[in-house]
Amino acid sequence: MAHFKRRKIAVIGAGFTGTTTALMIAQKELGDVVLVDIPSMEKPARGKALDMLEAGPVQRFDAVITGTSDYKDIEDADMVIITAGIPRKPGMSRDELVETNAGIMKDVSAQVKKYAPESYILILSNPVDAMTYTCFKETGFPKNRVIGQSGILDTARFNTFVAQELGVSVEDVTGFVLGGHGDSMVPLVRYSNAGGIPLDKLIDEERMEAIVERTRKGGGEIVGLLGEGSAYYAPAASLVQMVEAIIKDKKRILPSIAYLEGEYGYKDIYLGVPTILGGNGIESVIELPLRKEEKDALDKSAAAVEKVITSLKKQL
Ligand SMILES: NC(=O)c1ccc[n+]([C@@H]2O[C@H](COP(=O)([O-])OP(=O)(O)OC[C@H]3O[C@@H](n4cnc5c(N)ncnc54)[C@H](O)[C@@H]3O)[C@@H](O)[C@H]2O)c1
Ligand SMILES: O=C(O)C[C@H](O)C(=O)O
Repeated sequence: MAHFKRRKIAVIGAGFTGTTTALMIAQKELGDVVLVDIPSMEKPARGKALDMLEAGPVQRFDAVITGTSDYKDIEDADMVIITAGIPRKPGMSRDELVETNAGIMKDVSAQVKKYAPESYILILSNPVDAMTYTCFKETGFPKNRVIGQSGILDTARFNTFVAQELGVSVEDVTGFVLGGHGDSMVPLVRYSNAGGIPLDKLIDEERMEAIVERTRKGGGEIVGLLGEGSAYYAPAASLVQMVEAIIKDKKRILPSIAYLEGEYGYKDIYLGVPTILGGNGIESVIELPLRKEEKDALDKSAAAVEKVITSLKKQL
């Protein structure tokens, strides 16, 4: 007889993005959440988990949220979200985090491999394209189960700025961003629209270029305003959209950081591309025809990611 159980979702890193993600998962009743941090942060992790749990009766959600530093507690998790790692400071690039965060990612990946070998992994830690590659190599999991998050966030920023520019609902704006999660990411205006109308019919070239540029530097804009740490509300919302697409087998067309084996002309690299996300994780990569200038921009972004991955390859 069938016995239905709630999903178990582990969130590694109980900092700003991890805790915000945990709360959004609980609010949407996508599963029970285990928040994991290092031993010296175990008590705050437990405290944050308990505080969130106590929001349940008010907001009327049923989800058990626990905090721990013991990886045994993630045993048999269905999904693992990795946010562990340091954020950048104003003036830094995400790539400057690579050394510290690659070490953390290797440790975390080994624990996930040991305790949750069947899980689907979503990676947020920066530089996220290279960190997703690191996790893929360290776990040895199939590529459909190791997925990075950047494109939903980058597209959300683009959509926000377009909606502001036009004075229309964000619900009607559908942007499209390809490439690595760095300043050379590729917002593709030609594949973006508002209410089905191509953006070049609604926004002049100069204003559009300003929106593209602001999108590329969107993470840095928030880092500069916060002074300490980086964005977490929109990143958490982006992760949760991916969790929901997979857990509910929605087969959504969403951008993911995916392992490429020839798609778009790239091999052995993780890069942001449009994908179908469903019950089997990344079910396929959607390849689109690109004009020369679009492909040139994507090549530049891929080369920036490749450089970071190459610097890591000897350690993997
Ligand atoms: N890909 C994206 O779109 C995106 C968006 C936002 C943030 N980020 C990145 O996500 C990471 C986390 O950001 P944040 O704002 O949550 O930072 P944060 O400092 O608030 O939290 C990070 C947490 O990770 C924990 N940690 C460190 N090593 C660990 C380990 N081995 N095991 C478990 N936990 C460990 C820390 O103790 C800390 O609590 C950063 O690298 C940031 O750049 C990426
Ligand atoms: O900008 C950062 O360092 C964090 C994150 O990648 C973001 O885009 O908000």
